Amino acid sequence: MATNQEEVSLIGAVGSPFVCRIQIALKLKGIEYKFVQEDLANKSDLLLKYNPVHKKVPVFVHNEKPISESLVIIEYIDETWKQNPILPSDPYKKALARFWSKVIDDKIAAPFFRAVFAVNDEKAREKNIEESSEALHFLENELKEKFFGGEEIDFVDIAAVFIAFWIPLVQEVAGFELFTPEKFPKLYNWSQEFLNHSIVKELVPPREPLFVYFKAKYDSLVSASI
Ligand SMILES: N[C@@H](CCC(=O)N[C@@H](CS)C(=O)NCC(=O)O)C(=O)O
Repeated sequence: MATNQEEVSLIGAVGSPFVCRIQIALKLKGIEYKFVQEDLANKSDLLLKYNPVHKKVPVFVHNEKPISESLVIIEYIDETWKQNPILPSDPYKKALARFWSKVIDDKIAAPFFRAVFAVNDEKAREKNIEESSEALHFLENELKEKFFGGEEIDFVDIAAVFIAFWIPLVQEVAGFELFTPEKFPKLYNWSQEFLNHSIVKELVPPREPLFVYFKAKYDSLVSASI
């Protein structure tokens, strides 16, 4: 547990999958923290001071020491507060968890975003959806139990909140299909179990307002590209 002497805060933005990862990790550990809402359209001096390299949320601040990049932050949280481990202790399993989390960011999320932004380049959109889809198939084959962590959620499950909640939402906004129950039955079942997990359920943002928000952003992207 964080003690009374410790100051723990999270600079974030509601609706960010990367921020949601940290909220899940902190809840799993039972750590109290202050949530500092960032306006990404008008970034605060605090964000620019604490994350000058990427200028992005989340930034986790522990006793005035800032840490950026969601996967790095989760590892820090896991090493600092030992209860309810998030990463496996076995070195090989730990390496695999890091590997698959990186696959989620580099080979699934990154091409997915590129596909979303390729509003009037059908070829680029197809190529990026294909890249994301291939990596999703590899991840589907990796899923052997209820969660990636077995009976309990772990590092890869938390990283994959992006797949469970954000991909279905944003693909609907952008009008394409990447992640469907027919194409990825195991991952789809996992996503339902994961989103129903008592901790995750309470931290994933409400779908409807986020859909409306992303749709407005997407529509303005489309209009700007015409
Ligand atoms: N790789 C970063 C990604 C963080 C990220 O993309 N954050 C977005 C919010 S979802 C952001 O701050 N965007 C602001 C910007 O790009 O200017 C992580 O894992 O923390």
